[in-house]
This record gives sequence, C-alpha cells and structure tokens, in this order.
Amino acid sequence: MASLTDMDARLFAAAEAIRQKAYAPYSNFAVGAAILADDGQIYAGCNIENAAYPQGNCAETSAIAAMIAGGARRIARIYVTGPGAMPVTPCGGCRQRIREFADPETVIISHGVEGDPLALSLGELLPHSFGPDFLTPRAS
Ligand SMILES: O=c1ccn([C@H]2C[C@H](O)[C@@H](CO)O2)c(=O)[nH]1
Ligand SMILES: [Zn+2]
Repeated sequence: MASLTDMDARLFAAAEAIRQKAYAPYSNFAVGAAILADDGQIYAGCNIENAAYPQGNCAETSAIAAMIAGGARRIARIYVTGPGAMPVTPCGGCRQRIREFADPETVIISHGVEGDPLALSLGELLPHSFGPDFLTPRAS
C-alpha cells in the first residue's frame, strides 16, 4: 500500500469542500474527488445524480472533466472522499477513466471520512488494464 503525503491533506480538504456541493438526492451518498494534475493545480468534482438513474456522474468523472477543462492532461494523484467508514474506492468505470490520464503507479486515495484513508496504486485497483497505449498507430 502506498503512503500518504503532505499534499494529501490539501487534496482531502478540496475533496471534502466539493463533496458538500454533491447532488445526490437518490442515493444520499455524497462523494468528492480531488485530482493533483501535472500542472500542479488541484481539480475537484462531486457526484451529480439524475432522476434517470444511469445518467448520473461520479465525483471522479466530474474531477476529470474539471482537469481537462482546465487544460491539464495527466493525473499525478487523486483523492476520493465519501460517507461512512469504508474507503470509497472508484467504481469500475471511473478506474478506466482515470487510466486514460494516469500510470499504473499513480496513487488513488480512497476515504470514507469516518474511517481511515486507503492509498492504492491504479495498477492495484485496475490490473492488466487496457489503455491509450494499445491504440498507438503501428505500421502493419
Ligand atoms: O467512487 C465513487 C463511488 C460512488 N459514487 C457515487 C455514484 C452515485 O451517485 C453514488 C452512489 O453510488 O455515489 C462516486 O461518485 N464515486
Ligand atoms: Zn465512478
């Protein structure tokens, strides 16, 4: 398991601040995510649910959208916070979305705020993953 850094306190604060803005009237499960991007900026997002349930966005997806809109392209670290004591780990779809902009070594911190944070690498959360490198144009 990866260890926590001083930056993680800032990422936790950013994730918690935006979690208060989550729109989650159906699950009542408010989630915040904060990305440290390779430009040194923090980009945050919350979950946004919808009456047509499958159309909801996860917090991680919202944070990636903020990062791209802000002009950054790589995730250096990402922190996810949610209710309860169990670490709020990204769903499968978000692991793949994170994969697009991160490396297997990139650390993802999952935190149910009544419990302890859990720091894992993307490679641990999404082993043997498919990514953009598979689609690099080749000669054959
Ligand atoms: O890592 C996670 C897990 C869940 N959710 C959201 C999706 C849905 O709105 C609610 C309940 O699953 O929490 C996230 O945003 N991120
Ligand atoms: Zn998700």
